[in-house]
Amino acid sequence: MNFTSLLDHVTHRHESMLCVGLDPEPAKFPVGMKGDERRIFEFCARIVDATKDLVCAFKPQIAYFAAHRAEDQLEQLMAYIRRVAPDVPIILDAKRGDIGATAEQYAREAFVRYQSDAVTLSPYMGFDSIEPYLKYDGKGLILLCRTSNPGGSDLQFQTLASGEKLYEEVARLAAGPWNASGRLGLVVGATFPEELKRVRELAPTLPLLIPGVGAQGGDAAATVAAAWRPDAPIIVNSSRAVLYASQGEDYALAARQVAQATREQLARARFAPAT
Ligand SMILES: O=C(O)c1cc(=O)[nH]c(=O)n1[C@@H]1O[C@H](COP(=O)(O)O)[C@@H](O)[C@H]1O
Repeated sequence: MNFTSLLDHVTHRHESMLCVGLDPEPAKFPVGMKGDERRIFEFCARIVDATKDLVCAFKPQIAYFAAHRAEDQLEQLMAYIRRVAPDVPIILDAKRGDIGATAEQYAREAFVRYQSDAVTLSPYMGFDSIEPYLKYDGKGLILLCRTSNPGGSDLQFQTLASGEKLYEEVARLAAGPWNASGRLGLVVGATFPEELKRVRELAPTLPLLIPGVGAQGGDAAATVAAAWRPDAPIIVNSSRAVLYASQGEDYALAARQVAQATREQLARARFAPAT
């Protein structure tokens, strides 16, 4: 099944807009596993077991594996998620962006080596830098638009000759001329609800990956009010707040409780009266 259909099905089946981000940092692992790079797979697998019925996606961040020479554990994890949660799409967070020939290798890495359903990409090298990923049928390409970090404003808020800001132009391109495939999505931070609203106007039906709730302080209710539409998926990511909810042996249960609470917060916001 392609990324869009998987996302649509699981969002409805699990009644969830929550994506759990898999950003394993051994220094933050619970007692007994702390600092042990060989247990990255095991840590993430327990989080997956504890949350797989609550999420609309999982998003492993590749740097957290590569930095520990643990790419083999990422491969193992991708296969594991596929086996225990076959209906949950996996977004590989890699934020790649390079010339076409190199992008072909990155696309192969994301879709052949890791078998992800979607990948995050930086669009700033232009359309020919994302084109190689489109050769893989059904896969989703999620482009950085208005990122969650404060420094995102340095470039993304620059005003172009057209009078629009750079992030608005990215949204417009992704919703229009770049999206003949219908497989593009956008990243917009939960930390910027006004811009989220603007991106939703410019890209009314695109899937939006929205990181920034939890550890970065983004507001779940404001996120849903700005971006949720019945025909437009939103994927609201939380990583650290879920993964490190407890540093005790109960970490998987604690992760489940935080995931459950965040999922419910998002769901409640859908039905809250507009303010
Ligand atoms: O593409 C992303 O996922 C991403 C984009 C962005 O603008 N901000 C952002 O935080 N992310 C990622 O989302 C995750 C956020 O993690 P927490 O802040 O721990 O919830 C990290 O894996 C980031 O790399």
